[in-house]
Amino acid sequence: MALAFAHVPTMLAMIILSSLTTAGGMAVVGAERRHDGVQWWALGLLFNAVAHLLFALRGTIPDIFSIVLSNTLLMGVYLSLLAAVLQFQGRRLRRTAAVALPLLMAGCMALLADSYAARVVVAGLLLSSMNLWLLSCLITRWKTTGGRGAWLVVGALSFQTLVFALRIGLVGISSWVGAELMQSSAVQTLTFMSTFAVVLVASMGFVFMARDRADEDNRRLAAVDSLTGVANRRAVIAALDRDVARSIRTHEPMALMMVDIDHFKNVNDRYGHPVGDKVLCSVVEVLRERVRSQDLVGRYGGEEFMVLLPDTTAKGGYLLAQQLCEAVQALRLEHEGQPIPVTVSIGVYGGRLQPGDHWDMLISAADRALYEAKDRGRNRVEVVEALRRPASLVTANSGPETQPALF
Ligand SMILES: Nc1nc2c(ncn2[C@@H]2O[C@H](COP(=O)(O)OP(=O)(O)OP(=O)(O)O)[C@@H](O)[C@H]2O)c(=O)[nH]1
Repeated sequence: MALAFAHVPTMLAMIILSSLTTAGGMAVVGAERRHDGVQWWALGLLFNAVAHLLFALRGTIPDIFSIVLSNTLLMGVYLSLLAAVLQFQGRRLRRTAAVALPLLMAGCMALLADSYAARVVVAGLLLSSMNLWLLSCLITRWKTTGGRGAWLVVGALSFQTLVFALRIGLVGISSWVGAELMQSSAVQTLTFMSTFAVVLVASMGFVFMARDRADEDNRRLAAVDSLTGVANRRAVIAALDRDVARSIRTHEPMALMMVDIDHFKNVNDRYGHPVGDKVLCSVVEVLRERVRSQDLVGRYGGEEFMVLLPDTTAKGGYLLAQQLCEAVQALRLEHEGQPIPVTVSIGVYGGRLQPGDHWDMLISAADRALYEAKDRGRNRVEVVEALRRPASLVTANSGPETQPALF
């Protein structure tokens, strides 16, 4: 019984249509996020559609188009996909590769125009090498760019590499591979069906990669203060909540600092809001430079900042706050040759927490210390230490009992 294999022009039409529609969708998605490589990927799919259109026209147009140009465009497909992956990873494709590889493919195809079998081998080897290059780019950066999308891309490209290998291995058996492009055969059916599936699966994978990246960026942006780049109020309170729970669990002390710029309204009134913004950023720089990596600086609102200091006693928080006050005062900011004096007042709450202590109680306590610092003349630190007490005395709603620090 003769086996019926799929009709080659129909399969080519399916590839052309799927490439074009997927390219269109990705071009629209990529227009919003140009740095993720989606537009390069869409260009690759467009090349794929044109290459397969030229294949479909084999015999009706000159060989230079249906053999040489079509295979050169296939090389362009892989280079575009590579450029997409590299851009996604923050890298760029070398210009020499982008010029030399299509020229190499064009040269080989022109030389082998008379032998279909030789073209299957040479084009297969060149395109599988490109596939392996793409796979190695994805795999070697798996820690930073791996994920469910990358799995789909890797799976689809690996499968296609196997199909290329099979085609090369069976090229001598014309009943399996076909003696020419348009002849239906087992391998031809596998090749074009797999190309159809690979286009869809790998493109979907790359869209997932870009979408996961966008979600991650949005999550990060939602937690960052846009002016100063530190954690915003929501993020810093969430971190404080976690630190409080951890400190209660581990019995390690922690400290919280409320930092407020003194007479900041005068800075805005005198030099204008943009200069006020720069002052805010400079103060944040000082805070960020001087805290440890496990500490967190956040903007609580306006010109008020919070610094979370895990594993820190009230005394440790006090000493750091003193240094911060001095460092801010030492800032040499100026506007149009005029010095802008900047100082901060800091309230610190610190010590060992007890079950029942809550983040808002800590903020209130540090805030009280801050207003004490303001009352006592500004550019200074006031500290309140958590009072040690037996856990049995603490009720769920009690606030942190505090005492003014004596150091
Ligand atoms: N430039 C700028 N100003 C801000 C921003 N957020 C809040 N402010 C200003 O910060 C000022 C805070 O003023 P006040 O609350 O009176 O406090 P202050 O002048 O620093 O006085 P003390 O805190 O008592 O020393 C206001 O003028 C706000 O408009 C911001 O993002 N940029």
